[in-house]
Amino acid sequence: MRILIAPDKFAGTLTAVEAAAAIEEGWRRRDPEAEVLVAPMADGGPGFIDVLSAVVDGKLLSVTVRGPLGVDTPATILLAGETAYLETAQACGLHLVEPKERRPEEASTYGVGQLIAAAVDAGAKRIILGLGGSGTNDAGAGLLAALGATATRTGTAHPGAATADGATGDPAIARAEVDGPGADGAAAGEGDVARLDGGAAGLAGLGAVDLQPARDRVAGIEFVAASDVENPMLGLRGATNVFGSQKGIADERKPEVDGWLTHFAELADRKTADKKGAGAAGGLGYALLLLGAERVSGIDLVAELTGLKQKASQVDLVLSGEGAFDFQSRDGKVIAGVAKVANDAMRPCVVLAGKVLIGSREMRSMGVESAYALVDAVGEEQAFADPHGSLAVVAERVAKTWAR
Ligand SMILES: O=C(O)[C@H](O)CO
Repeated sequence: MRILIAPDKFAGTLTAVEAAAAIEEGWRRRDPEAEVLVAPMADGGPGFIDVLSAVVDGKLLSVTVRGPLGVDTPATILLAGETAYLETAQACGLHLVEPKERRPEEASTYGVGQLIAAAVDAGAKRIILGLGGSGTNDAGAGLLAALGATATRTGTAHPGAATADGATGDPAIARAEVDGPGADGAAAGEGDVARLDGGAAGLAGLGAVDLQPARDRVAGIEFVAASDVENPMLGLRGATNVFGSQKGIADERKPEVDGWLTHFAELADRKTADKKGAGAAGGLGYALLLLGAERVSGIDLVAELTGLKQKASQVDLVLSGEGAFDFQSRDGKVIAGVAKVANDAMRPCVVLAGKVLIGSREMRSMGVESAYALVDAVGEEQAFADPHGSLAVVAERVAKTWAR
């Protein structure tokens, strides 16, 4: 039997490379003679650079950038000739901050702008950024700030609006940035310089923004935003309402936070906020679109660079997987992308997941024949205690049904 193993990461437990190894191990217990092709996948989120560095001929540059809450964070640029690949989650990912430390309304994408600047300084003319898995929701304002965009504020102090010296309408909200002469919470006046790197909360009291310095900094650079989702930035299908909960934004806070992003978009460019992918990575997609980026599907890009289509046509069965196979897996995510490639090649696609939270009709409409859950096979405790072993157990069971 010939199989292709093309999983996503199992978030919080296994990288895509590790998941592929566990599936292969389990499958071989039942079918030792199998011809196995392996293609770990990513959709733009965490794992993007790991997966691409295995197939793109380039060198890795190490840089240090500001993490979502200002802590120095290591990141890697994959430079192939004049093309640089960046994984934005390395600078603003949800996984970078412990759950109890998360302050999603303050988290900033400033470090992503630093990554871009480093790529430009290294000679990149085309920058391909993977978007997804972020812990930020700042409309990409931090990214724009790191590249030189500036802002002023209104006379009315909105709660949480940080000025350049750290003074804020509500010092508690902007405490991560408060360290300057304004830390006593002194009221700021209309026209004062405001900061764009204080997260979503910092957008509240902005009076005007000037993106031109950022555009000048990256003039002549071609951007490609490879995102995991197509959502717009604002409203019910937008970044805050759909992805806010997983970052720790409480339901009752969402209208206000969405309002801050709306206010920013009204100052910068309201129409762009409605474009496909503007809502990816908490609105980072929006900031990149403002810099002229072309938006593509992250999984399609990874599938193309890893030769997934060709590999699928050489096998009898395609296996994919991820931590939670749920409604979010439908659009733009790894499983949907792999299933589409398998279907185009007329090969069955089977999913192995930590949890399966999707009905069989929905699964089939995505082109997935069957899905097997680790928690059903070994129980939740064991699945988390030994994710590699548990995934191998499930892969062995899948082989029992599917190997011939
Ligand atoms: O980072 C996020 O907000 C989600 O993965 C959607 O892009």
